[in-house]
Amino acid sequence: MATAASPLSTTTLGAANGTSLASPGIHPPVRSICCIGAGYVGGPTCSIIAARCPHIDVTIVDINPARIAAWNSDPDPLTGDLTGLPVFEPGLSDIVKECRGRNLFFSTDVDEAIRKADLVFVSVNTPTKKSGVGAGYAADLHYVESSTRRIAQVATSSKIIVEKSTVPCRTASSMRVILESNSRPGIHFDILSNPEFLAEGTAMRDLQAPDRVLIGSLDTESGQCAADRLSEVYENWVPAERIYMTGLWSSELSKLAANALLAQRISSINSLAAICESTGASIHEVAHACGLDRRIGPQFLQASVGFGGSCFQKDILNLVYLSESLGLTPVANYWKQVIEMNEWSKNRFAHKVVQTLFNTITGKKVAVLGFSFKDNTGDTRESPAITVCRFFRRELARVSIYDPKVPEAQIHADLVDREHDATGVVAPQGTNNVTVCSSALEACKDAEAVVVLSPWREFRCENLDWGHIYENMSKPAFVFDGRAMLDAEKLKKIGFKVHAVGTGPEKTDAWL
Ligand SMILES: NC(=O)C1=CN([C@@H]2O[C@H](COP(=O)(O)OP(=O)(O)OC[C@H]3O[C@@H](n4cnc5c(N)ncnc54)[C@H](O)[C@@H]3O)[C@@H](O)[C@H]2O)C=CC1
Ligand SMILES: O=C(O)[C@H]1O[C@H](OP(=O)(O)OP(=O)(O)OC[C@H]2O[C@@H](n3ccc(=O)[nH]c3=O)[C@H](O)[C@@H]2O)[C@H](O)[C@@H](O)[C@@H]1O
Repeated sequence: MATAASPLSTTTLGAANGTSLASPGIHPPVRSICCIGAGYVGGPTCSIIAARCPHIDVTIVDINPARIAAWNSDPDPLTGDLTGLPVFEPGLSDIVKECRGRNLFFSTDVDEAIRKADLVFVSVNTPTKKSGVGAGYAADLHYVESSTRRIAQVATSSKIIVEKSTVPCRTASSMRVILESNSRPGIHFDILSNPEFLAEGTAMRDLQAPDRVLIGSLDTESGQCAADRLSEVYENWVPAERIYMTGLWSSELSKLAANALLAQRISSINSLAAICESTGASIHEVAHACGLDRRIGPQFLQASVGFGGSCFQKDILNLVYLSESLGLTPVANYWKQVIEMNEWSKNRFAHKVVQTLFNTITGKKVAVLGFSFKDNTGDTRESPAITVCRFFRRELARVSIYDPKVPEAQIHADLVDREHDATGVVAPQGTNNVTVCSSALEACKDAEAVVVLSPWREFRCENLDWGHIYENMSKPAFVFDGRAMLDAEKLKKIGFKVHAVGTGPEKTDAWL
């Protein structure tokens, strides 16, 4: 196991003050867990823990009462499904239904849940800073800090504190200082890093059978005891050989590194997709040919309009900031390029639509299928659809959007124009020329072009009546496949003119 230089993240404070405290360094087996943050990570992760560990009480808390109310919402009276949960994830509703009220609880009583817990996950948001030092790059850690302060203030017994949020390298040492300066005397905390690697849309599968569980701790007796206790929780369903123990800082950095490496593959394949489009090579064939090499492997080589999601960009920016702070400018520039390529890919795709529609989409109806950042999620954070639809709006197109899971209000919120008044206040200016539809057929009716932006299965040629769509569109009818997922030959036979990311002129130029 890697060792950190000093016991920065173990804290035992003063003499006991009369409260019942465990001996410093000795943590009892975990019987009660508190998870601070009932979001995309906290909710699914701790629901699985509750399901796989019926002997452990799990309470997920949040300062957002609406979110907690949604986690506690009643089942649909007709289907019995928990359709009101704030996170859509295939399989999540069944797990919550099984455990809620048994050993899984959702609450706004943060203090009580912290007090009861042997182990506290900190699973709050860590967005990119919007202002101040490091704005646009560094992680905004104020949610992590306020959670840590809360733990320090209310804890009456020793605890294991687990960083579940994705954080910059060495955040655990800041948490230690906060805990040390604010908690009651005699209380002992160990801080662990246990980053989450789930992907949205497959979260339940990823959590039930993870490639690995990473636990970072200090190489001290109490740090290792804490890591063993957390490992025991996972060992209820994860094979021990998949649990990898490291030092704290390696664990924190590995999370940023894993996301950076995954995003780098997508930017790499998208850069090659652009070459394919100009040469006649096919990105499907190139990706397959490269992926057959076991050293490269086939995953994460799906060309696309660009990657989205709440984490890839944020975590790479974080890595860029860390590199700059360490004076490693060439390293910072290297990783920055992954994001720049992604921005370029999204813009290249949007430009291609306008160019192909005879250099103007002013007043034209453009149908957008898919608004979430990927399939099987209703999450739109950093979705490429936001960039592309905003581009279409600036070109004065009429944009009609259908997504199976994203609520209408969310689409408007993501596309709303904002104007700064004289005092700098940002005011929403509406989303005229954006229509949100309840089916793909409705969105495509009378459109000049259909633009596929997230890879929902229901858009595939075998699942959607593309013949019907064609009949009801203006002619020539164009399809722009931003996910390289449709059967272009089939669509061309119907009569569509097709542009797919990464497909070259030999395959599509018949109609140009
Ligand atoms: N979304 C994803 O797929 C993944 C996210 N992560 C990381 O996990 C962390 C959480 O991400 P998400 O769950 O997506 O965020 P989220 O925004 O969905 O949820 C965070 C929740 O924390 C709550 N919160 C903030 N401060 C709080 C406080 N002081 N007390 C109680 N609740 C508080 C917020 O109200 C919010 O509901 C981030 O660091 C993210 O980078 C890691 C892996 C996957
Ligand atoms: O830290 C996180 O938040 C998570 O980020 C990603 O998960 P996620 O963003 O949920 O989804 P991905 O499947 O990674 O997809 C991200 C984006 O890349 C796109 N993508 C993915 C794969 C691919 O080959 N091509 C491609 O364009 C997706 O459509 C999506 O827009 C990582 O895959 C998770 O391991 C990580 O835990």
